[in-house]
Amino acid sequence: MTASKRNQNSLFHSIGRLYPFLRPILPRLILGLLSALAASIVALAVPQVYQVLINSALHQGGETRSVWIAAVVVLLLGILEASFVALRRQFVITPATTVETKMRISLYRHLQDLTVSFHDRWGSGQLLSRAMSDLNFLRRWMAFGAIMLVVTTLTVIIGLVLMFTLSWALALIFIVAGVPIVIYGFRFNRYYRKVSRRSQDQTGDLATAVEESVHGIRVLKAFGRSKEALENFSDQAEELRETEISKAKSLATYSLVISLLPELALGSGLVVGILLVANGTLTVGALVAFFATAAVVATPVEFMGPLMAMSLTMKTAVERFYEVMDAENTIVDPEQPKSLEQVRGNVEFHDVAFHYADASTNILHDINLNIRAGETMALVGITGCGKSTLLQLVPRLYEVTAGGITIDGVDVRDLPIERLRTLVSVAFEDTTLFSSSVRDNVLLGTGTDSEEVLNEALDVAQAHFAYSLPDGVDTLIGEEGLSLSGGQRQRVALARAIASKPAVLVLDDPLSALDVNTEELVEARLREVLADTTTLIVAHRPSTVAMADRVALMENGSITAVGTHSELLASNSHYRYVLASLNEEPKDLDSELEDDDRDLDDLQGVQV
Ligand SMILES: Nc1ncnc2c1ncn2[C@@H]1O[C@H](COP(=O)(O)OP(=O)(O)OP(=O)(O)O)[C@@H](O)[C@H]1O
Repeated sequence: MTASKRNQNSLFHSIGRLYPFLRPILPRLILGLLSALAASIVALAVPQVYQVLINSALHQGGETRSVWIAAVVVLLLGILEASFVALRRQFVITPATTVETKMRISLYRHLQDLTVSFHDRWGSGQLLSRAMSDLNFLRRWMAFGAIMLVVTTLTVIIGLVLMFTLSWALALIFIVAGVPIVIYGFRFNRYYRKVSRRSQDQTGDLATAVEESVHGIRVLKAFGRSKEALENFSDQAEELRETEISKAKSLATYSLVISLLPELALGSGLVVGILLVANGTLTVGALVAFFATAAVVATPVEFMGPLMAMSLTMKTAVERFYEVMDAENTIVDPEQPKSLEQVRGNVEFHDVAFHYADASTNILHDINLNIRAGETMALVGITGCGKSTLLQLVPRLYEVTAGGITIDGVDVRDLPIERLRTLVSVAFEDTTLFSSSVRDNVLLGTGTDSEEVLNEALDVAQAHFAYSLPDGVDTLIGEEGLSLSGGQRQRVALARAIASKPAVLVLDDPLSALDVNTEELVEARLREVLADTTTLIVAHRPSTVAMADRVALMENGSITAVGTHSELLASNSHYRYVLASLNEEPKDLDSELEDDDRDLDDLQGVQV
């Protein structure tokens, strides 16, 4: 192992990485440490009182007054020790929770910044376990483990020095007993570090499994796969159990070694001690004081096992935290951002190529496309040809790997990301709504709480059903709120995309779950409202294609033809083939019955 690798593996390296978070609370941590140390020193002082007491009073002709004085001193020392322990808690508990919260917020902020590519690669459970259990663990270590580890070590050192001053021969027995403890400690350290890492990773995997199955509960039930899911989960839970048992066994063996050896030393020390007293080398007071000190030292020694285990788990938690924090955000603001004052919304793709981070072959290549300002361009192609991928390049959810995309001649990479994402609004086929009200979901990107904006967006998206929900537009929807149907969800997501009145609208088949009639109504309103908005829309249905001014045909990751619907229909056989395969059937007929107080006359007025 190289020196730098060894350094990275050390506990100090992990503590060093925590330093920026620990720095503000360092004074309180030090005060906590001093309080804990003072408590230990007071505990170690008690045996010294015994020695004085025994040597001066507990023999024939000794002073009885000294017994009382000693009793009062021992009582006062006891009170003092308890006070120092209480003080330690007082000093460290609040700052430790502050650090935990700050780290959690930093992690969340960084997760928000990280690219979609990063999130493609990381299981949600792994991130969840880092944000929750690892940080929770770090707090406990800061508030207790760190301080106690230092105090315990110092107590043992001070205790051994005192034992040496009382009787070096007896102290030597304890030092000899300590050698196997240290050797075994190194083995324990190596093994426990590995097993603790495995356990924390397995906890993350288990969290991912729970998250996935809760999310996909309908699919699991519909396909009768609940039993298999349970079996998979049980296997994973069993693996975690085995790891936990390995951890517990290793800790139990280490704890046995570190409690048994001092006991053996105590036993043999007693025999040697009595012999030393018998031959007059040692006073009875010193013998009692020695063993009382040894008893005070034995407790922290026994405590050393759990404290080491705690520190090693802390080390893993720090590593896991920084694995995410060290992940670099590759989609960042430009160093010299350009401004775009008069936005018209002309979007151009110039020789664009793209591949996902974990793939080497291009999903998209040689993409050249000009979407004029205010134009609606439909993107058509067989499934898997790269349509959704192409859309996500516009707001820089993924970054082009070659070529560039411009809005009114300015490369999207030269615009501040926040500005770009207010210019470009997106609605995906697979909608995500947040656990919040309809109002909050729709107004998410607008920076306003205007009733007018909300009503218009809901109207364009034909999401009037929202007014009939139990609390109207303030009804809680999303994961913890009212469940909406697929079509309703899509309409709320569409309302969200258009509410911010973007210059460029990117729609990934956002009407796929609507019945044909509702889709017609949405499209009619969209056409009016988006007359000035440049729109790039993935179309899976002829009715969506009909809404577009022009159509771009995509084949194997490239745009092979651009023209009006009728031009392509007349001239391009692949277009005819794709169009013939587009699905006219509504995927979800949820909306027409329950939702809108829609006017039948209006419905009949809009023809396919
Ligand atoms: N996050 C990802 N990581 C790696 N590969 C991906 C990722 N997302 C999509 N792909 C791959 O990229 C290719 C294009 O996918 P994309 O979703 O862009 O196609 P599409 O034309 O939109 O398909 P559909 O019409 O079915 O929605 C597919 O082969 C897919 O497997």
